[in-house]
Amino acid sequence: MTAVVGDAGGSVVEVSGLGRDYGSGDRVVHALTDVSFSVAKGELVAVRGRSGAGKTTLLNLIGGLDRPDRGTITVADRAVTGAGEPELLELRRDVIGFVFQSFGLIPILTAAENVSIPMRLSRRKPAERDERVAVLLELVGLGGQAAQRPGELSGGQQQRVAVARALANDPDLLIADEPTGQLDSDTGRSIMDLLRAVVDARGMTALVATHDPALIDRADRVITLRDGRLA
Ligand SMILES: Nc1ncnc2c1ncn2[C@@H]1O[C@H](COP(=O)(O)OP(=O)(O)OP(=O)(O)O)[C@@H](O)[C@H]1O
Repeated sequence: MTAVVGDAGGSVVEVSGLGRDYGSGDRVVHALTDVSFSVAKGELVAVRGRSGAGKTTLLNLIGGLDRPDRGTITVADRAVTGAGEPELLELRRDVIGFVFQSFGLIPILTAAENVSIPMRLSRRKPAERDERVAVLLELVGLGGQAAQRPGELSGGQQQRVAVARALANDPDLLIADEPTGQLDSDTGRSIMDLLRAVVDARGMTALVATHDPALIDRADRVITLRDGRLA
């Protein structure tokens, strides 16, 4: 079990004094410096910033995919900083859903099988899994595409499958890193509308990195990073 650190005052994400450096000596890159903020339950927060500003670094730290050099992170009352690998695994499986720019679907699996992966990892019963896969695919508008493989779907449809997969274990937090980066603007907008609808309908919390101004309109709040610092 991940350490539970108590009620963080209704916040799903608490970040304090976060720092991450890459390299060392003359070549050190301060990717993040003294970043502190919190995200309340039910909020959709956009993380904005130029290329290299530190957006991916920030999301990877919050999602437990990387470890900070300084500072603390709490997600859904669980201490991410200081957690061991088994706890981080559990966090990434049950507490956080991830959506990436490049979709990250497994090509040989059908849309339904891709969506069921997180539930297999958390050992949900097959009947329960199948039922939930159907509900999730319906939710993202792909009820009729369950048996298709990623190669047989458009980019927008693949990202919808990825959103369904991210929601499979009913996470507290959805982390999306440039989810529309590989999509044309109309398709990108429809994906952002989907994320907005999911947040509204399920009281979910989301952190979305983007430099697309159209997407920023859908956010409740915008956090801007400039050279690794909050602007
Ligand atoms: N593994 C790494 N090794 C060395 N430097 C890195 C590494 N990852 C990121 N950086 C550097 O850290 C800084 C922040 O990178 P990051 O990928 O977080 O930015 P970003 O805002 O997500 O950019 P983009 O919008 O291009 O994805 C950049 O200067 C980048 O070059």
